[in-house]
Amino acid sequence: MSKIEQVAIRFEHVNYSIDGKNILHDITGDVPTGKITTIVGPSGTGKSTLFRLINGLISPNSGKIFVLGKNTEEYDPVSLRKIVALAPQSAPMMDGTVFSNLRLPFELHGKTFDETEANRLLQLVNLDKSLLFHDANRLSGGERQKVSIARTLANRPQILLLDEITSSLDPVSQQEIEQLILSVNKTYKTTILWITHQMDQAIRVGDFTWMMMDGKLAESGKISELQMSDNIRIQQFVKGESK
Ligand SMILES: Nc1ncnc2c1ncn2[C@@H]1O[C@H](COP(=O)(O)OP(=O)(O)OP(=O)(O)O)[C@@H](O)[C@H]1O
Repeated sequence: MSKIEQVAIRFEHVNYSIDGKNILHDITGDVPTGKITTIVGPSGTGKSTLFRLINGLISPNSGKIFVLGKNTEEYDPVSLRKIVALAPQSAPMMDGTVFSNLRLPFELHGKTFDETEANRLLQLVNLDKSLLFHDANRLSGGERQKVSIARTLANRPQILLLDEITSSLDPVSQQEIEQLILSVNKTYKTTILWITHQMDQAIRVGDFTWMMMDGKLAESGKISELQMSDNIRIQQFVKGESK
């Protein structure tokens, strides 16, 4: 990958530590534009920390991260988060209706929001219009996750960070969310970075995969390439033999 426009996110020798504990070690790698890259690896290996670095919630101790060719340190946080949206596992909802939850990102960016826009977002995530004035905290897990995704799509981000968004869902909702994300990727050419604990999901949805181990980017490439890795731990992880 040589052309800069083909790279949505670039990590250059990124190190991150907190309270004297090294969390990420010398991460160097490119996330290609318009593709789905999954991030897999054992628990506590720094996957969510990567996301917090990308959207500027924390800064690297050394090294650089570029989003659309510009160093994250040079963005103001609001513009960065307009380009990069994060959907967390818990799909947190504010007290209030689905409508007021969907309005949040518009308020944040000083934009007007009406029912037409709200319905556009609901349609995008295959939720029925009748839910618009329901209490957001009374929705099912799958519905809440769809509202959360709709909210992240409100500002038409170029990059979507998904942190284990289906791990607490039943298989049907999980499949619906996967289809939804694949369709967002296809329709809007959104670059997607997707942390998942499920190897089968990474195989289904990912164009590329980053394998994180012990705070390092142990390997990256197509799943088929990872399956051929010389590293026995990576092989075992890809085959689902270790967690
Ligand atoms: N603010 C913090 N203070 C102290 N330690 C932290 C902090 N944030 C993360 N860590 C530690 O950094 C390591 C990596 O955490 P991170 O959440 O990025 O891992 P992960 O790969 O996303 O884990 P999981 O798959 O369990 O969600 C963990 O050991 C965690 O305890």
